[in-house]
Amino acid sequence: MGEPLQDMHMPDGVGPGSLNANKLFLGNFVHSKTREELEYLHSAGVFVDTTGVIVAIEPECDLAKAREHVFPRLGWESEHVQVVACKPGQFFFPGFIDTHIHASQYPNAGIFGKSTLLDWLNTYTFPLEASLSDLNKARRVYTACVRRTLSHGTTTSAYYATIDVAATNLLADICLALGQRAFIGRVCMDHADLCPSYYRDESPAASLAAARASIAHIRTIDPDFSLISPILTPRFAPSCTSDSLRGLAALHAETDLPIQTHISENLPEIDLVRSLFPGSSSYAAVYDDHGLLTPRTVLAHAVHLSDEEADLVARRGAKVSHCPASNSALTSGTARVRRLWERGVEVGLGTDVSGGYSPSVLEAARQASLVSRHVAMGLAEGKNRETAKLTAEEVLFLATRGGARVLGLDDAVGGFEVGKQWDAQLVGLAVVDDMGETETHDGKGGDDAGNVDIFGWETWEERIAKWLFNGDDRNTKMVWVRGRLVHSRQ
Ligand SMILES: Nc1nc2[nH]cnc2c(=O)[nH]1
Ligand SMILES: [Zn+2]
Repeated sequence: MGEPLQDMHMPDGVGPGSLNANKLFLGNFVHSKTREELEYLHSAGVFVDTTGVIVAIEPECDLAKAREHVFPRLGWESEHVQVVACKPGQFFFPGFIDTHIHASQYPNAGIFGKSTLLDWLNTYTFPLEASLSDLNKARRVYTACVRRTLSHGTTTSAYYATIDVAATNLLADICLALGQRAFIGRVCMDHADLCPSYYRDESPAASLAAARASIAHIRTIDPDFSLISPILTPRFAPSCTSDSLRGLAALHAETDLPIQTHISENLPEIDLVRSLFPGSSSYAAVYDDHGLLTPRTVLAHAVHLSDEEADLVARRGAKVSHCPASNSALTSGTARVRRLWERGVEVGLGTDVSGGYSPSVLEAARQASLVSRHVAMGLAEGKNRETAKLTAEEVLFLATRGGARVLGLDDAVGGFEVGKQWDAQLVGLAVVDDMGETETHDGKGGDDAGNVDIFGWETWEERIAKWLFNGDDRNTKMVWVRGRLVHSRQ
């Protein structure tokens, strides 16, 4: 592990020191049991050791029982265990996994006007990304982005940075220092006709050398890639030459590093790919023909994939990052998640900041639900129309376990099981008292309890639905990655 950056400030009680204690979490735990079903554990105890791994889960557990029965079994000394217990209205939920986000576009979140993908890239995106070769600016932007996403409960992010190696490496340093699990992509784009002269790689060789330089840096700060991993990042087919795509495929074969790119986001982009790669039968085939469609590939958007392309993606075991807020904002289209699932493609959620306007994966989950309803409204009445709609349980699966599968982390994170790492968030909803006032536990006034009031008569399924559709970062009380407290509002 590298040294934390000198000028990082953590909120009180947040930071590397908190990694070293054994921890006991008590109360309500909610996570995906399957794609269709959430599991609710009440009055339970989850025991997390000093390495951040869940070592025991006990139903019907309080502090007395933990002290008497579980600590001795684990060889823990009571006085050195940190205990976090849910208050009324609170529950633990797995940390969110953002499978597609451009840290370098964070200052533009919400700024897209009436643009669509190709003019949006030239008008808003390339100038901002190019400006981050100023490392002071990059530090401000990346620090704010990582802090903000942590505050929304994102414990893992698959980031695109920029073409600049030093700024990309800085993003890796910042994620490590602030404790966010991250895939860091140095963006490759070397097609002289398609990329602006002020923002492109000089040649395929320069593009590959830069990718290798960023990988080497991450290897020095996190040698086992235990928190931070490089990810090979050809921006999308139109911005890359065949030579650089092939070079990245060779690098993947050599390193087994994951790959991320964009696919089939909007119709003019698909026409452009057809004209640039006439030898390939489809957009998905372009990546396949260049050796980039693998079980470790994350394809963002996949809005307009044909059935044949979806089947090819499934056969290769490549994964899809569904970015509903972005696809609506840039009027790209409505991706059909149910159809991808039915064809055997794993799907996770991406905020796609700043095509997407929000850094919140909860917002992406909410938008996934709404986009699926737009898909349904476009279908003839009948079974498909009903089944196109995604349930609250399904979009929260996408936000957690689905994302873990997409990023190859399903053995490590995404749910609460012994052996998994404690990447989690404590969510708090406001409990309304007999006078109609909300209790907030933190003395900061009703507003700090978020936009979600619960009255006590709601089922747990209803509480979760209210959080999904009305919640925001005010409900995200504490966040941990690998057992380390990385964000706290209380
Ligand atoms: N949404 C989105 N699509 C892309 N396609 C190529 N680059 C980008 C990007 O930065 N954002
Ligand atoms: Zn994107």
